[in-house]
Amino acid sequence: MPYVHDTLFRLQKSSPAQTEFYQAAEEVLDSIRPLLDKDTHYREQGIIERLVEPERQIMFRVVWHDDQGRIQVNKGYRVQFNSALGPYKGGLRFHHSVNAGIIKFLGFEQIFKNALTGLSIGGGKGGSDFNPKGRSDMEVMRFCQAFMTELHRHIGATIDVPAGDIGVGAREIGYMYGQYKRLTGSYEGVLTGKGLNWGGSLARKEATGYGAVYFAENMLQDRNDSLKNKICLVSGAGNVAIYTIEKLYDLGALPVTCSDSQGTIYHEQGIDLNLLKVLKEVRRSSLEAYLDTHPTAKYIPVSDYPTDGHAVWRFKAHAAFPSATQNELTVTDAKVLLEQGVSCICEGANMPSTADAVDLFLGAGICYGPGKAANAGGVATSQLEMAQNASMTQWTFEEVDNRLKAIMCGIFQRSSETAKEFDQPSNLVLGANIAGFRKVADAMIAQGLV
Ligand SMILES: NC(=O)C1=CN([C@@H]2O[C@H](COP(=O)(O)OP(=O)(O)OC[C@H]3O[C@@H](n4cnc5c(N)ncnc54)[C@H](O)[C@@H]3O)[C@@H](O)[C@H]2O)C=CC1
Ligand SMILES: O=C(O)CCC(=O)C(=O)O
Repeated sequence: MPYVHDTLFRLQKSSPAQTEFYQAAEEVLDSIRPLLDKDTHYREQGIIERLVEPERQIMFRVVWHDDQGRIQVNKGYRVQFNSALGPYKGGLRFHHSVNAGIIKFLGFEQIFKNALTGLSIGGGKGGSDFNPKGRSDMEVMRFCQAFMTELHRHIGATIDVPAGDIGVGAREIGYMYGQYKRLTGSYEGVLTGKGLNWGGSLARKEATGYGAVYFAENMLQDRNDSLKNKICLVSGAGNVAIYTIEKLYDLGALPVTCSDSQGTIYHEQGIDLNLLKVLKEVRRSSLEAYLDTHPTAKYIPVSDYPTDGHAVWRFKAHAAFPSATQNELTVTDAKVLLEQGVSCICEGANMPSTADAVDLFLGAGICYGPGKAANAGGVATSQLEMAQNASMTQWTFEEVDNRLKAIMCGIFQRSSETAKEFDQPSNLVLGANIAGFRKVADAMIAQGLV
């Protein structure tokens, strides 16, 4: 279709070197072609040209003092991509790899993910090339305060509500919230993922991982299967990976791997979840320390990874949950997984599989849950946190978890029914993209040229 092709061509020219953003845009635009063919008014309204252009991009300097009193300078970003459905909503990523293209790809994905939840939230994302790893608490605090000193003028409880992502957890949200309050004097739900005694929601910490597992269970149940007794590979060792592993155990599965940026653990008897929490949530240490308690587990350092992929995907399993970062699962990894008989891939991370790996999964007809559907439980529960803040109440863990389960079931059904409508019943990439796109596009049309 020349229309999609021309838009992608112009995007590549206007956003040079933003490869992840281009990859995300190409996937969405390619998969919505059948809808654009059928409903020509999206083209007449210039919707895809408008969608790929953020409403606003904020870039700023963040200056702070390290513990030696030296001046440090980082880049800060917030991309307010689309507000057709509600206030901009999406996390902040602090990682040395962050650049404008990464934040744009994440913000773009967030538009459709948030639409799929069925809740009233627009899409945004932000972050910095600051890396909290190895920094003291005081350094992290000074950085967060400096970051919020600029960001606070662009956000608000009904304007733009950031949250966590890679490198941003409860500690960072706390420091940023304190600074927002100091600058504005306002105690409001301007961030989600807050501490439980100052406005946070029960189950937000668990929500992305639990939600991904609920999504996988929905996909499998649709084929009269379940996660029970399934051996599962999980990548990552952060917020999403830890609570994916927890819920996999709850549902009777056996998660045998996890990984961080330095290596992969394979533990045939099952990952020791309590130990993992201590290592990563309390001690913030490397996964290699897992061997001190479990010397018979296997540790594969990054230096021993295959050149064409990741060690974590090279073990035999029934299901895989990529939960670390983008493009962490290559086409060779996908081939190995399929050869080993994997029947379910469910993405906790954002865009963890390369485009050619996704094509292989779709071609094989296995259960494949794309990130923007499968990991939407985190942002959905953030919206539940906003709702609790607005009504000055706090729901029980069970109440939030039940709502999360219902939301994940709704996302699966919306994606699956849309895939069936377009005669590709097992293609949840197409189903999720069209369902999300249609909701945002219709709202944009109703709101006129803004
Ligand atoms: N936290 C949340 O609520 C949500 C997170 N996500 C996505 O899930 C993924 C993981 O996020 P979190 O668990 O929150 O972050 P985190 O910071 O808690 O953990 C990230 C994990 O991935 C590993 N990692 C990060 N970058 C890496 C790299 N370049 N190479 C190898 N390993 C790397 C880290 O070592 C760490 O174990 C990301 O893609 C994020 O965008 C998606 C939806 C919601
Ligand atoms: O909870 C949120 O607002 C954002 C979560 C997020 O960053 C994501 O869905 O990728």
